[in-house]
Amino acid sequence: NCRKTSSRGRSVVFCPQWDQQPKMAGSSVFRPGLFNHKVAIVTGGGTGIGKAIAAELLELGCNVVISSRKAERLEAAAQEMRQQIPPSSPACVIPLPCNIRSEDEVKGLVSSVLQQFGRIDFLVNNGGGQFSSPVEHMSYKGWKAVIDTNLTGTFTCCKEVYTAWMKEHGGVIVNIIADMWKGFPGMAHTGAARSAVDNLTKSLAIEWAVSGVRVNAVAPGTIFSKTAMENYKELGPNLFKMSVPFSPAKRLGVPEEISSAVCFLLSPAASYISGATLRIDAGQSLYRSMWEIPNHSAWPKAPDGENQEALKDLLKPQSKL
Ligand SMILES: CCC/C=C/C(=O)SCCNC(=O)CCNC(=O)[C@H](O)C(C)(C)COP(=O)([O-])OP(=O)([O-])OC[C@H]1O[C@@H](n2cnc3c(N)ncnc32)[C@H](O)[C@@H]1OP(=O)([O-])[O-]
Ligand SMILES: NC(=O)C1=CN([C@@H]2O[C@H](COP(=O)(O)OP(=O)(O)OC[C@H]3O[C@@H](n4cnc5c(N)ncnc54)[C@H](OP(=O)(O)O)[C@@H]3O)[C@@H](O)[C@H]2O)C=CC1
Repeated sequence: NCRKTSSRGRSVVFCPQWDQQPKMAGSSVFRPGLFNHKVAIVTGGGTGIGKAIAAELLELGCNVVISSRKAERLEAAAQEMRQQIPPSSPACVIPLPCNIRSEDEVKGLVSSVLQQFGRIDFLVNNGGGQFSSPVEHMSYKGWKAVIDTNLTGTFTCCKEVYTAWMKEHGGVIVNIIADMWKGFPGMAHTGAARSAVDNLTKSLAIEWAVSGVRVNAVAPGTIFSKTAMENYKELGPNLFKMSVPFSPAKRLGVPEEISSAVCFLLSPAASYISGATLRIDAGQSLYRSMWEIPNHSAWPKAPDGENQEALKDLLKPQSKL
């Protein structure tokens, strides 16, 4: 019983569950049926953040296509999500394998979705990732794999969905990026790619406004899921554990804390929002960097002068200043 009418006679989007804390996995704060008969593509929709987005969209009545490279894992995720769909819901979930690094595969994905559903209302560009490495040890191939996935893959998905459907019919796109606001030392390839997607989001919001297409981005902080952790192999557990103190929340986020924001941006409640990037990071991007700089004396010397002399005095062990 989530339908309410506001004082101006409008049917409101949000549910009374707002005041029930906390939001549970699989319990959207939005009105059930909000996305009935809509169609969404969620790349990387079989794991972690993408799986939570797909599950919440399904709960809201949306037909969801989950897509990524590993067909078996996608199929298993779709089976699991089907168990959660109430019999009365018009929603369905289908897995369609696609490597977003291949333009042909993305074209194939978009045309299959249009063949099966006849429309694409939402695109969530979530598929992607990176490995951890300082730039000096990064190979050209490794750099290119990350740029091709996160930047070019996002470009290709946006362009294909737009030209094949949204240009004529409108729609909403959400790009998942990352906390790269202070650079991304240790993962510079993904920092560069996500920063570029932040900018691409703004360009598309303007170029495609004429078609009624809204384009926004979501920049998560450190979000724990088993699959995200496993990507970093033996480094994974420590990487996520040592991230905790860098969050002002003093805990990591979980995928269900990203999915509600994505659903909001896709919903009519966000009808005047385009070209925006929403940071969902408990303030992490405003706080400390994880990159440690050891003490060193490699920096160029400051110019000589009275200020430099005073500074030297200040830093003397017995300084009286
Ligand atoms: C905690 C922080 C916040 C968390 C943020 C998250 O996003 S969590 C979510 C995290 N989830 C994800 O990130 C999920 C998705 N991520 C991925 O699929 C991969 O990370 C990918 C994007 C690099 C693609 O990889 P792929 O195998 O499909 O691509 P490929 O076969 O075409 O060539 C790859 C080339 O890249 C290089 N290289 C690769 N790994 C390493 C490494 N560990 N070490 C060094 N280098 C590495 C290597 O050069 C390799 O070529 P080689 O030497 O083999 O000839
Ligand atoms: N977890 C975190 O802390 C953060 C995550 N992010 C980003 O959020 C997104 C989701 O990550 P998360 O859920 O945490 O981690 P996961 O590793 O669980 O998800 C990554 C997903 O992307 C898919 N994917 C990777 N490469 C491709 C490709 N070439 N084509 C299609 N799909 C692909 C993977 O599926 P498959 O292997 O089957 O292709 C997988 O489903 C990623 O872009 C990630 O980088 C951003 C900031 C922080």
